[in-house]
Amino acid sequence: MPASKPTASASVVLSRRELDAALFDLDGVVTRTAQVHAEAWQRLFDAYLESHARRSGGHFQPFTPEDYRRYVDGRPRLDGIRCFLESRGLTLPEGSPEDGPEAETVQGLGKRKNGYFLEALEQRGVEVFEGAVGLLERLRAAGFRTAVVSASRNCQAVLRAAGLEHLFDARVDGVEAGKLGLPGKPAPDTFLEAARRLGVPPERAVVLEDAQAGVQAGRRGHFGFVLGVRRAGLEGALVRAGADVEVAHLATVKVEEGRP
Ligand SMILES: O=P(O)(O)OC[C@H]1O[C@@H](O)[C@H](O)[C@@H](O)[C@@H]1O
Repeated sequence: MPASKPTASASVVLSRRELDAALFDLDGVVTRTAQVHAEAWQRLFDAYLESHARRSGGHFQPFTPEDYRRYVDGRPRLDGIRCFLESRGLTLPEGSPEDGPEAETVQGLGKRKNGYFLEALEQRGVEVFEGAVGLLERLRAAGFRTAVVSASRNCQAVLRAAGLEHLFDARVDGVEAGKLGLPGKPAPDTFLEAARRLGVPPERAVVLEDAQAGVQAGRRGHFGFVLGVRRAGLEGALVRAGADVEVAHLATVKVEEGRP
């Protein structure tokens, strides 16, 4: 096995003996943008829930970090909206892609959230996890093929702003998935498409994920190894979601070169 499992503190070794490719999630794994997304979602849903409570005479219950992790993190934008609203027993009309950010539709809320996300990104810039960049460089030096697999339609812009595009042989993001009609995480299809583009069978690829939906996608796709990256969640949550092992810092992951 490429790693001992399943404790949080296990020393993880990714070896060319078992693996040929590494499929990295973006937000929260390579770049510090999961928090930027989470804050934009909170801004959107708190305003929506507050005005809904006022109109319906109900009680305002804010959007929580746990709501983000369970219903929104890792999923495509509109899936996240539907999934969270459903968890609160709420529904909205779908609307159309032409809807503006003020529209009370799934599409309208999606536009509004993206505006908040881009505004925050503009102010803060894109910060990277140096441990992830170091691991990508070590993997590539050892002959691993690498891909980024993200639900985000902003994936390419974020990678470009961070100057990290050169670290990936393939990119399957929200825009690509939309073109190909692929369902997003927790379905495994975007990871499977990335492995296909790299010419590597799923059992010889490792999935690196910080989101429960992403870990589930890795498990459902029968990938060789699913490595949970615990950024903000509770200890053990990613292993419970299906990760083989979880680590807090990618700098601690070892890379082994060469086939026997
Ligand atoms: O709205 P975007 O940029 O297309 O991103 C969709 C999703 O992308 C995922 O990577 C994030 O974990 C989610 O928080 C985000 O909602």
